[in-house]
Amino acid sequence: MPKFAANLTLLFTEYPLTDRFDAARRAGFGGVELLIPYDTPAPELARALRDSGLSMVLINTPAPDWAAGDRGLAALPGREAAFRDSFELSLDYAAHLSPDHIHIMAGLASGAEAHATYLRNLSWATTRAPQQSLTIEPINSIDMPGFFLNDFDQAADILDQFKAPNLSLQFDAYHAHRITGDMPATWARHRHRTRHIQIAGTEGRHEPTGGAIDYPTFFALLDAQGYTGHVSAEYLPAAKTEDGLGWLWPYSAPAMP
Ligand SMILES: O=C(O)C(=O)[C@H](O)CO
Ligand SMILES: [Mg+2]
Repeated sequence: MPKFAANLTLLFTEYPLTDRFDAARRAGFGGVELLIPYDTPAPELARALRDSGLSMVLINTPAPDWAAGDRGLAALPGREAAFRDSFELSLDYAAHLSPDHIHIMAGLASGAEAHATYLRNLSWATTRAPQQSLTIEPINSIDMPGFFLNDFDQAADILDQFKAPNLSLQFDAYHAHRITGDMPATWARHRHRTRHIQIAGTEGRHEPTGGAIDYPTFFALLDAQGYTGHVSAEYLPAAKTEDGLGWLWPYSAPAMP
C-alpha cells in the first residue's frame, strides 16, 4: 500500500493551518505537505507537525508574491540573487520541518535564457544543499499558463543532463494526464526519475475518483513496482474535505475518535 500524504495547502482548509496537521492524522494520512509555509513561523509549524506525529513530505521554494503572479524564481533571468535568498528561506524551514523533499518552483518564463538560468540555479541549489532531496515538477500550461517547466520530456532532459543525486522528478499524475493525455504511459517513461508523486481527479482537480485516471490500478502498480516514496493528495475537495476521503479508506482507515 502506498504511503499517503495530505497536501495541507489544499486539504482541510476548513481548519486553521496549524489544526490541519491533526485533522490529517485523524483522517488516516501518514504525512503532510505544505506548498507555501512561509506566512507562518517555522517553529509554530514544527510544533503542530510534532504534535500530530506525522512526517513532512514536501515544501516548495517560495513564490514571493503569489497573488501578483509569482510561481517561483528558478528560471527567471536577472532574479538569481532573489532565487538564492528564497532557497535559503526554504532551507531555514527545512531545518525545522525536515521535509523529505523541497520542490524548486521554476516560475513563469520561457526561452533559451530562462533555460540557461534554470540550469545554473538548479546547479547552485543541488550543490548548496547536497543532503536535501530536491524535486522539479512539470505543471500543465492550462492550469498555470507560462510556467517554465510544462513538459515531462523537458524535465527528463534536464535531470538526465544533471545526474545530481539529490535532484529528481515530482510526478503529479493530474498534470501528467493534462499534459500528455496518457498518465500510465508517462509514468512508465519517467518512473525511474521520480521520488515524489501527487494525485488528483481529472475532473475539476477534485478527489482522485472517477475521471480518466484509474487510481486503484495505479496504486497497485506502485506496490508491484516497489515504489517507496509518498503519494500526496493534492486536490481541491469538492465539498468538505472529510466528506470526500472515501478513496483513502481501502488503504488507511480514519483514526478512532
Ligand atoms: O500545482 C501543482 O501541482 C504543484 O504541485 C505546485 O507545487 C503548485 O504550487
Ligand atoms: Mg503538483
